[in-house]
Amino acid sequence: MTEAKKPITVLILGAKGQVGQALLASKPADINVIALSRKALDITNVPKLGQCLQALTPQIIINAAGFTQVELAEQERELATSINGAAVSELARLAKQQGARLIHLSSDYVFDGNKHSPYLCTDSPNPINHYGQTKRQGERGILAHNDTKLTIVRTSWLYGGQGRHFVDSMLNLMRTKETLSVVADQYGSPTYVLGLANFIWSLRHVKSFSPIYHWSDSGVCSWFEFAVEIQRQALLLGIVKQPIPIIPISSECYSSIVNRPAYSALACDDSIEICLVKPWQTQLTQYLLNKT
Ligand SMILES: NC(=O)C1=CN([C@@H]2O[C@H](COP(=O)(O)OP(=O)(O)OC[C@H]3O[C@@H](n4cnc5c(N)ncnc54)[C@H](OP(=O)(O)O)[C@@H]3O)[C@@H](O)[C@H]2O)C=CC1
Ligand SMILES: Cc1cn([C@H]2C[C@H](O)[C@@H](COP(=O)(O)OP(=O)(O)O[C@H]3O[C@@H](C)C(=O)[C@@H](O)[C@H]3O)O2)c(=O)[nH]c1=O
Repeated sequence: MTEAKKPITVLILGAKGQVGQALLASKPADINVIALSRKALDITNVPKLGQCLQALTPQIIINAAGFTQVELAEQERELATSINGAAVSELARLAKQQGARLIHLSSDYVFDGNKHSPYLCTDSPNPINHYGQTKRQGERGILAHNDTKLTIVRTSWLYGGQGRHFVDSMLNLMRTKETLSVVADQYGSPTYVLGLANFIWSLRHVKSFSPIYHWSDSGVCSWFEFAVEIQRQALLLGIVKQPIPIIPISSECYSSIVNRPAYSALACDDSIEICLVKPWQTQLTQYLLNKT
């Protein structure tokens, strides 16, 4: 008689966020998930983090917790550093101590944006804003262990959750404003969070992690082009009733205290051997259809 395979226990940190919720919504059947929100476990509380890991003994930890408000990170610098940087180093140390696998989320904003072709996993990061610096600090905390059980998944321009993200912001503005101005000189790849979640779950089949994976939907656009496509699809689906003019502007004309990379598309060549990637326009349709 063959013994039934025991489900893998996966601990999700930051479970109430966009990525955490998408992971829960797409959980494969062979996984036993323990999902902890910030309220249940603040990852900067290192003693409690250690106790939790010891008590729960997960085989895989997914760190979806993060300080993600890019503008606010410039003001709340210490808090952003402690969540995205210091806590991640401690988490990596504790995961290693317990022999658990760790999948940590990072961002395209670790790059300076001076490239004109998609960033490779091996390209050198050089963040140009505080959020990006804290994300890089977290990456260093993981890479320092040089351990094939610990990995970083960099992604970009995420949307699709319940909280604050570009697609819903645009839809709200399209319903309430007469015109919209959107930056046309920053390029990257939009990523539907459910596609990312699918990729993350696929990593459980990978025997030995690469240090870094890149994951985004395929294709590159500017935020302006993204907004135009959001409006086009939303009108077709009846989500928005009236078109409004969308005006392309330069980054200097957009009121912000943050420098953002001019180009931050990610080369996902290794990842697409693990999971099927789809064009960003198709994924946007999927999201808008799921909303209706
Ligand atoms: N959004 C994007 O465009 C991108 C995101 N990423 C990365 O992906 C990860 C997830 O992002 P996303 O889901 O979009 O972000 P969200 O802001 O939607 O979710 C982050 C979650 O982390 C929680 N959190 C914050 N601080 C702590 C803490 N100290 N302890 C435990 N939990 C905490 C937040 O709780 P609360 O809301 O209560 O503060 C929130 O539930 C982050 O690491 C982010 O840097 C990478 C590239 C793009
Ligand atoms: C709302 C709005 C934004 N913008 C610009 C500002 C910015 O350059 C761009 C996107 O706006 P956001 O506020 O979504 O930008 P931002 O918060 O910088 O988005 C980033 O979040 C972090 C967490 C990441 O890791 C990144 O991958 C990226 O998704 O659009 C306009 O031009 N007009 C507008 O009306």
